[in-house]
Amino acid sequence: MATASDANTSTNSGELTETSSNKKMYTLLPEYELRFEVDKAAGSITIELVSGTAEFFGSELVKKKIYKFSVGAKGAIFTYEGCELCVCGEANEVYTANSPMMMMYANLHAGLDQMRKKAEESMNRGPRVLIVGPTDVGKSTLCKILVNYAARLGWTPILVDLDVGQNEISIPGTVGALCITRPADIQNGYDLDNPLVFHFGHKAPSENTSYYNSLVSVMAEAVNYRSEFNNHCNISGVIINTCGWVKGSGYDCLKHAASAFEIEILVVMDHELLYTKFQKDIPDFVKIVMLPKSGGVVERSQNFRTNKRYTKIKNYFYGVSGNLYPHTFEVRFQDVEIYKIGAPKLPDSMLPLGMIPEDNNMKLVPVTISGSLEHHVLSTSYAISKEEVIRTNVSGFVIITKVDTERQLLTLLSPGPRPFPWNILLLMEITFMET
Ligand SMILES: Nc1ncnc2c1ncn2[C@@H]1O[C@H](COP(=O)(O)OP(=O)(O)OP(=O)(O)O)[C@@H](O)[C@H]1O
Repeated sequence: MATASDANTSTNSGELTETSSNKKMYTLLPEYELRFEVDKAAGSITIELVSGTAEFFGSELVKKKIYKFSVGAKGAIFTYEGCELCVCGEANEVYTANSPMMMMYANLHAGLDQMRKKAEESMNRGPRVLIVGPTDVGKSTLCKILVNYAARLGWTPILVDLDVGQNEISIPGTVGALCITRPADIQNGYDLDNPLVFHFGHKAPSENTSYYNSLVSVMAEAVNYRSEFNNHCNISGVIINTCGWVKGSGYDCLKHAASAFEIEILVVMDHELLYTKFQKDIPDFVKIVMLPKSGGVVERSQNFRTNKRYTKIKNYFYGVSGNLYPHTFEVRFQDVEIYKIGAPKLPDSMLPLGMIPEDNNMKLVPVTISGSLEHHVLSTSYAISKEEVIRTNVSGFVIITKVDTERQLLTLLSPGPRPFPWNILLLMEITFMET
């Protein structure tokens, strides 16, 4: 939450004029932002740019266009030059505040822009940036600002999201990459044409760090491959978002990501200890930048995160504005193979004397179909054989809505109609039940 000192509600920061009980005009001075949180009781709000220029995390607002922000939305409209905004509806928090952090983010972008220009001249690779920090410090927001600014200048950076809990590219339980060709839509987010998505299956990397690290390596190879074949992507660089798990093995996962993607810039957000540790542990050619978090970044409760995950899955099947119509059909048990990745380790006491226990974390384990699978999310793998599964990306997701053991039939909720062409399915420890 913003501190009282930077929450200059309508005094220095700009004027607030109430035109009616639920319509308010805000006049923002340069380098100020209008922050808002839309809670359940309040319903949605709309924001219109009446005059001046403004942006939502790097995406420019079009004048006179009405932007709707639904329940759960948290964000800020920032202006470099000053602007007038009209807000309709009752959000539980709307206030204006100075946002010096935005100038730091803009400086970082300017530095990356220079690196891209140099890379273009020398026919080299553009900057690869890893953004790390604890939860709720604005990592995803900074990624969005950086890729949006880059896209506004005509670059096409690759955004990689390694955050399996709150993934911006695909549903929870995955890691994804997306080539950004235009700034994110203010209401609908990134243009999700052709993302590259890998199945992880859990909402926290701690559930299986060996598998998580191997996926990060596979993703880095895929990004290298894409960069090799697309010079503009290569020059535009890569922006990598990470999970907020920074302690113990979480820190090792971040180090692994830094080395797998061969980063040049590490941005540590709001964590001095992490910054100091990385200074010791990261090679000298990596430039480390420490950035404080913006006063506007909102702390999100576990409940809010669970709801956000639910909404992400719902949006996948039904669309952000409810414009998609998924299909429901039956599939025979015998036509699909369901696997999960990772098996529990056998206790040493169960092994013959002197035998070293195997690392089962990368093992593909066949799953017996039973009623307990109902409501589980499954990834549909492009893999043709079992051996390829771990290194292969997924085509999409389905949900098991019913298991009929007598008739040996699964009922699936699927974005596509029958026939169901996928036979290798990967089980997520994530469920979805329509409410
Ligand atoms: N300047 C701002 N004003 C208002 N809200 C903001 C601002 N910056 C970020 N937020 C909001 O704060 C929340 C947390 O930000 P963000 O998701 O970027 O953090 P994070 O570090 O990536 O979190 P996590 O690692 O836990 O996923 C988001 O809902 C985001 O929209």
